[in-house]
Amino acid sequence: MPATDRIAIAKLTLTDFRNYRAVTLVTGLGPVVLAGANGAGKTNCLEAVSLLTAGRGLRSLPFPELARSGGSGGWAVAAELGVAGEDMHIGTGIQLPPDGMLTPRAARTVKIDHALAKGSGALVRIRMLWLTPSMDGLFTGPAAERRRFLDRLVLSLDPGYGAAASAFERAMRQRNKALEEFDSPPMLTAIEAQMAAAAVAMAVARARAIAALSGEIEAERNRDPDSLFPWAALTLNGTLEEQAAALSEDTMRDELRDGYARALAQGRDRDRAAGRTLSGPHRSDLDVAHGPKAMPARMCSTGEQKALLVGLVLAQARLIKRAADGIAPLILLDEIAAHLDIGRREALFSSIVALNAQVWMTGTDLATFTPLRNATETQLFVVSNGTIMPANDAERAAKH
Ligand SMILES: Nc1ncnc2c1ncn2[C@@H]1O[C@H](COP(=O)(O)OP(=O)(O)OP(=O)(O)O)[C@@H](O)[C@H]1O
Repeated sequence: MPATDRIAIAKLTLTDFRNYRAVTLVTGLGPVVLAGANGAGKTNCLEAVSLLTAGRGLRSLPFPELARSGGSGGWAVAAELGVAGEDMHIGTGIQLPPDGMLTPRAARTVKIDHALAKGSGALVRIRMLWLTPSMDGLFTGPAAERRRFLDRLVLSLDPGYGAAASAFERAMRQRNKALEEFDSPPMLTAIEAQMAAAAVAMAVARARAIAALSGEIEAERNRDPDSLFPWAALTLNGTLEEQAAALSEDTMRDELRDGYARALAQGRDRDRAAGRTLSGPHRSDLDVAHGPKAMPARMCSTGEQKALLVGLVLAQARLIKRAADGIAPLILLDEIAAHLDIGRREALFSSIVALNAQVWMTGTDLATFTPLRNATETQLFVVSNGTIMPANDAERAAKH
């Protein structure tokens, strides 16, 4: 019987997926640990899990690249899941067509309960969050990466955000083109009005999401003042977002919209010279500060930055859980424990246990996860060169 309070995988089967020829993994409802040497296939397994939700998966690579080299050219990931108390079967993959040619943009097929779905969009209800080492430079890297993080965060809390962000992108592209190719003030005014409407919707959604996340972090800090995770202070660094955060009434949105439209009109010559639009939500940044002294996150140590990231993702998971009537999302944490000291690791593990979610974690050293092993429901697996074995079996085999 699947738990009613979370999304969890009960059984996962990989066929010709990356370095796996054919592997089946039977899991419980609680945390899953995959331990093994570098290159064993731990991230590949998380990547397979990430394909059970909408989108391109955690590495965002072209789907044909996921096929095992030396295999059939196709791949498949299948899973039995419990989604809020209901059983569900998901199958996804690509097959090599009879002519043997797959374009890099080949789409994957998705089947839900053995019926073909229209696309991976049908998997949005499998809510999933992930944190991978590629996000380690989030605080020190370019603002564009933090904006992507912010956009994913807002989208996970506000499904309508995607439409506003796409509308803004589209209108901005039109404006940039119009500025370059022809000088038609009435046309620019119309495009800028569209941009302004979308930009204000984005700024309001961003401001709300950040306020909710900050509130969640603060609530957690009040619950456990000694915890090493919740010490993040978030600020949106963008004119529109700052104004949106200060809005006391929805009617003031009109003012905000008119103000941005005016700024766009006034900035036409400047933007024409620059060849792009220089003000708007596509230029905003997310500032993160750490601890009681509000140290900018980019100045924090590697481990502190990692802990901050984990703290943000877990706070996001708690918010999503609350918004989804108490159903915890599935969480993937790749190489999570490596940079964390014992205190932070324990804080992470107790947050995970409290969240009551199925969290998949990877690491090179099984012993790192010993504290979790004693917690109920955690299942440990040893990954080795394209095989996955329950840790108990692997330990028994190693003794003989
Ligand atoms: N399409 C493919 N076919 C076969 N093997 C592949 C394919 N793609 C990747 N691999 C191999 O899979 C192996 C495992 O990669 P993965 O990223 O999962 O390792 P990992 O266990 O997470 O290691 P690390 O601890 O170093 O992060 C690598 O050796 C890689 O070369």
